Amino acid sequence: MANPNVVLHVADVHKRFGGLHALSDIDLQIEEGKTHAIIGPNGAGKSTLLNVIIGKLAPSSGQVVFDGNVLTGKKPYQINQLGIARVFQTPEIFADLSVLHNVMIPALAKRDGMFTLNMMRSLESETGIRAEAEHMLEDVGMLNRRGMLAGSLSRGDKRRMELAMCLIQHPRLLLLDEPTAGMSRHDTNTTIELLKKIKARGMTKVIIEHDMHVVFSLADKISVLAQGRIIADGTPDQVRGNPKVQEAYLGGAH
Ligand SMILES: Nc1ncnc2c1ncn2[C@@H]1O[C@H](COP(=O)(O)OP(=O)(O)OP(=O)(O)O)[C@@H](O)[C@H]1O
Repeated sequence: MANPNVVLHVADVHKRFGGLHALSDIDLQIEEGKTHAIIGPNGAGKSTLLNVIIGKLAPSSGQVVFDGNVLTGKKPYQINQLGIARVFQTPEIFADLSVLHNVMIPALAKRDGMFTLNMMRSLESETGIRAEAEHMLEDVGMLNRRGMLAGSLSRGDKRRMELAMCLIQHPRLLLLDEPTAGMSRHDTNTTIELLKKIKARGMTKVIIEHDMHVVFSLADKISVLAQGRIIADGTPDQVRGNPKVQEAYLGGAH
C-alpha cells in the first residue's frame, strides 16, 4: 500500500546518455518533514537524479510524482510553482543587485507566476515582500549585509543568501545540491545549524552532499547511489554499517 507520508516519489526512473546508463531502476520515496540525503562517489548519478526531479532533464523512462502531481514532462518553473525549490552547487544570483533585492525577486516571481522586467521597477514599492525578505535574511544571519551587492559576497554568504531566496518561496520540498561545497569548517557548521533550524519547522529536504559530517549531522534517511543504482538506503546507522556501502563509497573510513 502507498505510504501516505511520501511527498516525492521517484518511480522506476532510468536515464541514459547514449550508451551510458546514468540512472537505472531508481525508486526513491521521500517522506514529509524528513531530511533525505543522497550520497555516492563521483559520477554515481546524484546530479542527474536531482536534474530529473527538477525537470532540467527528462528521464528515459519512469516518472517523478510530487504531492499527487506527475512532474515528468513539466518545465522547471512549473515544478518550482508546485512547491519545489532548490539550492544549486553554484549559486544562481543577480550579482549586480543588492542582497535584499535578490531575496525579494523569487517571492515576486512566485506571486506573479514568472520573472518580468516590471518586477525590477516595482522592487522599491513592494513593502510587504521587502519586510518578508528582511525577515528571511535575519533568519540566515545576513540582515546586516542586505544593502551589499550580491556579487561582492563571499562564497559562504552567497549560499546563505540563496537559501533565503528559497525560503521566501515557502517550498514544501527543498533540494540542496552540496550546500556546503567550498565552505570553511566554520561556515559549514553555521550552515548545518541553519538547516537544522529549517528542519525543526517541518520542511522536507533532499540533500546531495559529499561531506559526511554534514550528511550524518542532518539526514534522517540516506540513499546511496553507485554507478546509477541505489545500492543501499536506510537510517544513517543502517547505512554506516552496510558493508556494500563501505566497499563502494566510505572506504571503511566510518
Ligand atoms: N549531459 C550529459 N551527457 C552525457 N553524460 C552525462 C551528462 N551528465 C552526466 N553524465 C554522465 O552521467 C554519469 C553521472 O553523472 P552525475 O553528474 O549525475 O554524477 P554525480 O554523482 O553527480 O557526480 P559528482 O559527485 O562528481 O558531481 C557520469 O558518468 C557523467 O559523466
